[in-house]
Amino acid sequence: MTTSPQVALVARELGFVYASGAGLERADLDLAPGETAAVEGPSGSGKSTLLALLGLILTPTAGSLAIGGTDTGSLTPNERDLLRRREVGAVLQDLGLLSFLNAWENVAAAFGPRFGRHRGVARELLGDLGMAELVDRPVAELSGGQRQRVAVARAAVKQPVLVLADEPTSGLDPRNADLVMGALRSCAAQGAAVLLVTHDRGVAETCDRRYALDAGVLSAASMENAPSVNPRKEGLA
Ligand SMILES: Nc1ncnc2c1ncn2[C@@H]1O[C@H](COP(=O)(O)OP(=O)(O)OP(=O)(O)O)[C@@H](O)[C@H]1O
Repeated sequence: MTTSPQVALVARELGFVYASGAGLERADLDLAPGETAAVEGPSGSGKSTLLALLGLILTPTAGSLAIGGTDTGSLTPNERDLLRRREVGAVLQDLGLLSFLNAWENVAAAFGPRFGRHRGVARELLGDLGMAELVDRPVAELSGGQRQRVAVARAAVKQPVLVLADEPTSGLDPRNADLVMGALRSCAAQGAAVLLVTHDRGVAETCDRRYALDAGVLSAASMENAPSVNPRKEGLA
């Protein structure tokens, strides 16, 4: 079923229960193209489970999930794989970069084994993320922040509807964290919905929407401590 392309992600009462009984309780989530969302929550609250559901790795045990207007519940396993490869870009904690390839090759590899023809777009995207000088550098020789930007570029290069990022700034110094967040914001500026899991309140505050996850329950985060305007979005920073 295809619905409005104006909506990148719609989850309704989305749930998953492990054999242990833990998981994600019926969660509602809407993201429009170009929106950013942060999910915060303590260890074991269900963040990885939520990312795996939204990334079409786990199949929900309850509720519905539509990505780019496609209801995932009616898809065959092959169709789900295709939708994931086409419409979801992910930056996971283990970045999954291929150490024997250089930066642009890792980005282009998102297109599959015959990635040579995507050399131009991969190099251009890395250039947009401030890595023009490093496109030919083996990823094993890049810093943590640079590798993180390569992973964001790989997630974004196919212009997916949805970009998911798990702790994208963890372990980075403020400058590199800003560069990585800039890279994710540029995915959103190009029309992707971006959802990230973060423990960094400062990062969460730059997002359009904030959610808290606690013991599998997702809710809109209290904005009590948040600024009334988002300085980056308002062009004040
Ligand atoms: N394969 C599994 N089988 C059974 N229970 C699981 C499984 N994976 C996770 N859980 C449980 O589900 C709950 C949510 O786990 P999840 O990994 O999503 O949390 P998290 O918020 O990502 O944690 P962390 O921040 O520590 O990575 C936890 O109680 C966890 O023990």
